[in-house]
Amino acid sequence: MIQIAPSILSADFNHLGRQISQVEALDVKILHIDVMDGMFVPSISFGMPVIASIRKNTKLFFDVHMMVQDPQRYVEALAKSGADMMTIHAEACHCIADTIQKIHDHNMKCGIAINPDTPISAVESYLQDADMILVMSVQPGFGGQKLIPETLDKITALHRLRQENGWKYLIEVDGGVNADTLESVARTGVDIAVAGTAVFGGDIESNLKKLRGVIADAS
Ligand SMILES: O=C(CO)[C@H](O)[C@H](O)COP(=O)(O)O
Ligand SMILES: [Fe+2]
Repeated sequence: MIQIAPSILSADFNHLGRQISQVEALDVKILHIDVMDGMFVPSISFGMPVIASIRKNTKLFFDVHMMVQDPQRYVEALAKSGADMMTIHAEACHCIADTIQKIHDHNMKCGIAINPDTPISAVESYLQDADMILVMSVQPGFGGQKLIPETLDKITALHRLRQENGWKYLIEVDGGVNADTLESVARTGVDIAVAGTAVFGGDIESNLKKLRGVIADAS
């Protein structure tokens, strides 16, 4: 069954702790946390002090999406902040293999993200070691964008490669997932669907119910 990972980028930061408790009470297991540095992407979101602070109030799995240049610089600090998984972009440094090792040495899971224009071949040599591959279905940097349907073909291909080779990585999709797009997303074999606006925009409980209804109908 596909899991929904709410992205706090679209949460109300004035009530962040409360909204995180709310999704946790609604049986969410994974919280998606978007860190942006204003270099790899144009926006700046938030960093380790915020993550360390929300860590004190929740047992949710922290899936941290690092939209930052040279993410290897932040492995130690992110581990200290209480992250469970650090996802780095294939486009963001030339030392992916070393960074995967470093992330694992700091007892975090490691995800590799690819932008809409990045082919799977860019991450092929890491598929054996990665714990997750994040397929961006929008250009990274902003919430509330429209899903690019062509990106879903990469998920289908990653799903097939995993089956053929007995690899273990999870597959996550991020960007533009909502009740209208989730049906086609669900057909790809994806494991985790990130949803920001579609969870935090409006009533959280009914939003989650709607998204889970689409998943149940599609399976
Ligand atoms: O990584 C991201 C943006 O770069 C966000 O996780 C993503 O955009 C979620 O927001 P929405 O569901 O509103 O598209
Ligand atoms: Fe994200």
